[in-house]
Amino acid sequence: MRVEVRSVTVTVDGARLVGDAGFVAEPGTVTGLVGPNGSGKSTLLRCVSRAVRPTSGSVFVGAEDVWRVGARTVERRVAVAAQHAGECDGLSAAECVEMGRYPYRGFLTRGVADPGIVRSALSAVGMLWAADRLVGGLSGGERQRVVLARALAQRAPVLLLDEPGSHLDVRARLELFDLLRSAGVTTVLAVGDLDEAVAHCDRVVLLHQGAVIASGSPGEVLTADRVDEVFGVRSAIVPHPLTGRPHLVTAARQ
Ligand SMILES: Nc1ncnc2c1ncn2[C@@H]1O[C@H](COP(=O)(O)OP(=O)(O)OP(=O)(O)O)[C@@H](O)[C@H]1O
Repeated sequence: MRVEVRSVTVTVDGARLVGDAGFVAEPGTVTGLVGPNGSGKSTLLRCVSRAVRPTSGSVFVGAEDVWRVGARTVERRVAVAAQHAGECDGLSAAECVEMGRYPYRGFLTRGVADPGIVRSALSAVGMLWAADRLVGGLSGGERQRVVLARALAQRAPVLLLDEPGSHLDVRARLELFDLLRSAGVTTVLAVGDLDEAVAHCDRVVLLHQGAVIASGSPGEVLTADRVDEVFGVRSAIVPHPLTGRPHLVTAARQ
């Protein structure tokens, strides 16, 4: 399913968080939102999931503007793994993942439904062993995997992830991107690590102070000049010595 953000501006209490931002995520692709801290990545993701209403502009998920269809319709189309998902802390990992099925069931239905889907999502992130453990008692990376499993369990055509690898160990980060690829859904994620964006994203949207500076393939967008302008570091895209695939390396300005 296609996602299109058209000229979105978000203003809160007179402060412009995002200004006239737009991008397109084509069906089945992985799109990375990159930019310095506070550049508007999370805010844009929240606009796509209908958690934030743009002050102007519009967001399309599929053929419809998310504000012209009901919240339930958007929940069935868009799964979200947010950065801070404290609402799961008092639940077991299985119950947390089960929340991903709510758009199909209704919030008041009790008991663990869809146990096959819940188990398969936990298994996909290597957390089946923790199905009965309290999420609040898990490590940061384990919790992040459970929150990802909850989004996967939603089986939505669009997946939004806010820094999904920030607490994961090196192998889990690589497995995460394999998982996203194999999911075959439209994925839009905020990525803090420019190298991960280059290595794993089909398209990159570069944000700076709430504005989209450039979008396109990682190599087109993350030129040394732009990375220097936006992040204030030197950079180069080089072939990985082991795989030959492009990677972005950085160094402090001299
Ligand atoms: N509810 C709010 N009220 C006022 N300002 C906000 C609000 N939410 C976010 N901001 C501000 O909007 C800007 C964009 O925030 P956002 O969280 O979208 O950035 P980000 O690119 O995701 O940052 P990070 O990389 O640090 O996660 C920041 O300057 C932030 O302080």
